[in-house]
Amino acid sequence: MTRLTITRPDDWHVHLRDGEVLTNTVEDISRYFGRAIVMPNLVPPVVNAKGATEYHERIMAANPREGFKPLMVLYLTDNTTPADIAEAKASGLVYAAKLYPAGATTNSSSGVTDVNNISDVIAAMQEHDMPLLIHGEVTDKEIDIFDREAEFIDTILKPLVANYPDLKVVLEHITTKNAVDFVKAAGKNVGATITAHHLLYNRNHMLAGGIRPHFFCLPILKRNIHQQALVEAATSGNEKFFLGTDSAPHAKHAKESACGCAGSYTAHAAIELYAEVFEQENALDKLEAFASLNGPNFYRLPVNNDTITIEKLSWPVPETMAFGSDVVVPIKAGEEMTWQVVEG
Ligand SMILES: NC(=O)N[C@@H](CC(=O)O)C(=O)O
Ligand SMILES: [Zn+2]
Ligand SMILES: [Zn+2]
Repeated sequence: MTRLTITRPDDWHVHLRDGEVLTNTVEDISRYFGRAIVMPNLVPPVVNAKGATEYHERIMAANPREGFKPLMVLYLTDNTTPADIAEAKASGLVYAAKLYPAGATTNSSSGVTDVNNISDVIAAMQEHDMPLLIHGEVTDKEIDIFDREAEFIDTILKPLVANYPDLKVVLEHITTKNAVDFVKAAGKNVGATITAHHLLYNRNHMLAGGIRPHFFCLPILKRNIHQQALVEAATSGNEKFFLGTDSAPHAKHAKESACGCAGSYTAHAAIELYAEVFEQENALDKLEAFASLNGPNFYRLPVNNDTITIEKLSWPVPETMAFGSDVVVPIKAGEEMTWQVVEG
């Protein structure tokens, strides 16, 4: 297959950041995505309807493609109240709330220190049918960084899902076979996003023969048996798994540093990167389910009513891309992409 038309895809997990870089991130993400779940881990974070409404305005002012719709997300803290959830829902702009265990990832210091602190908030989310999006890693310094997702599933997620059987839960950017197995076995109310970089790479790509900081993201790339489990889940057509790029730009100097930031930039070539994986697996016929249908079905939103077309055409990824007055190094910098979006 060298040409494929699919329903317009959506990105169910992206970081657009804020300020001058919005011009760049919004241009890339709105190029052909219909909607995007916009992560709220700004400094300070988006903690209520007012913050979400103002951030939405700044994104729209950054000139997205006409028709692009940012879906806003609330950042849960120990101080979030059930009233915050009700107000966010009523705004019509907020589609989910995000649980960052405090200290788990970039800009998560205001996150939740113990899920038991927000049980009334989670109950309110269940009542309002607002999905809970989860960065699923424990923060215990004693736990090996490669085990933090599996440990989170066993010690925090399993009891949480059991206590709130009607709560919609998205385990974000899954990285392990443990996560795939957990999500498959859970009820219809539990889904997961999968990034392109966790499908394309494993920890050898990041660490063998030299350390490659642009592959460093959280949860960290795992060994290849986990990568294989993710590839199987994404390309299976299973409706619980859907596209979330977790495109998370940091300026070049912040990544290429003695203490580099976590996050990889993929918004410049998102569907093109996924297409490479699906092609390798002989599963291009499943790309539309993963990229365009499963996400809206999970969120109970209509699928987009137009299409995009991709074609087998190579194009070079630049070494760096503009990021406000700085630059970002995109995934596959200096390499050739093999698929191109030709319509949409
Ligand atoms: N994925 C990452 O490594 N980083 C994200 C935060 C996140 O999604 O955990 C970021 O905001 O930079
Ligand atoms: Zn995360
Ligand atoms: Zn993220």
